[in-house]
Amino acid sequence: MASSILSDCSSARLLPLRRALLPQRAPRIRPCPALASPRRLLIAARPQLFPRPPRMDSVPTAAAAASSAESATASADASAKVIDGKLVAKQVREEIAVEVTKMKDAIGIVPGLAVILVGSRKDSQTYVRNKKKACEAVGIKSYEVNLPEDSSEEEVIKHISGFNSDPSVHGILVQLPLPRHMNDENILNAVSIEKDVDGFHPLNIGRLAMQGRDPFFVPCTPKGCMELLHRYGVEIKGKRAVVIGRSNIVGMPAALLLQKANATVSIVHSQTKNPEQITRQADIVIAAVGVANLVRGNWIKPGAAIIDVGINPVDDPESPRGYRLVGDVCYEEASKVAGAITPVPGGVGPMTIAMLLSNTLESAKRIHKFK
Ligand SMILES: Nc1nc(=O)c2c([nH]1)NC[C@@H]1CN(c3ccc(C(=O)N[C@@H](CCC(=O)O)C(=O)O)cc3)C=[N+]21
Repeated sequence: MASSILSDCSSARLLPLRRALLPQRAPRIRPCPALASPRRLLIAARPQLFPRPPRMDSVPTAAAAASSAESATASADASAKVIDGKLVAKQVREEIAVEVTKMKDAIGIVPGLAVILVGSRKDSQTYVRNKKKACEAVGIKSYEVNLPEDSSEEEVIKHISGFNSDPSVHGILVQLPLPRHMNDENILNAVSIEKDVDGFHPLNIGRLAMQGRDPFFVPCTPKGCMELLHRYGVEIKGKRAVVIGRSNIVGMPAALLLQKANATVSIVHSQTKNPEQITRQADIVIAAVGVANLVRGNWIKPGAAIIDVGINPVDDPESPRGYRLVGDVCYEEASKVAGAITPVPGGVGPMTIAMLLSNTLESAKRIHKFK
């Protein structure tokens, strides 16, 4: 079911988090136009994961993005480059398919991903189905376990242990959110860190946070954000980055990755004073709070690169599903100021699944010492 969050950025009906993030006395707000204007698409960079080839000319460099956005402030119809996650994800999947075939031909091993779903949330079922389809399309074998909502933690852990010791499984994913009666930590701790393709095990997160250590896996969504920045030639070193949101699965690891890539990072959260002022200093913004259209055009530094992780359903009687998806960033406003921006849908979402496939392949290669 779609939530009733309004998509109009100027909405007076603020959610608690949004209220907390907004200044006490809100400035005069212009409405964020509800309908997205046609987006200028861009041919994305060539595949870079295996290994990274040189940049293509069609991809904006940070400087080009910045200068195009500076002129955007002068001319009304100029707009940010669209960072096309759907296109990049397709390229990544194609690269993975090639690697999977190579591995199978060379050593007879097919990467395997096990997905555990507890309960029957419609959205989770859709995500799991999409993951399965994505696996099939690149030649990764998928294993699925569906457990009833009222299963015990022990039952879930029993299945995790089975996959931990199953040599045909190289990645294990426990679909989140888990039912309320379960403790996420107990369950995620049970996943072998060598198969933790979500990168949610505390040891993987801990290694991500430490200098000179590397996690086995980087969480898929933040990894997808970084991949988009890299493929679009956005320079990170020495830049100011702001991450909005501090969740374990996106905000926090995204901030750690940006810092590892030598950005100076601030995290804006529900208790931050003047979030828009802090965000306006950023050359790179990753928004991951789950509040529709929170980030307005006046939060953004001209020329900044904006990665919008939010996928928020808003009621839309005109859409076939009765709702449509909008990001945490008011696209219509932001795209007039930013140098580059991801759309929703078609931005970070498809990259998350592509990175899951990438992590699964990486795991199989590591376990079988295949280069
Ligand atoms: N253990 C675990 N790992 C996850 O990675 C995980 C999870 N649990 N629980 C749920 C979230 C959510 N998530 C998404 C993946 C793809 C899209 C995606 O492809 N979205 C499309 C939109 C699809 C549509 O139109 O509905 C897009 O943004 O273009 C979105 C969300 C992974 N998650």
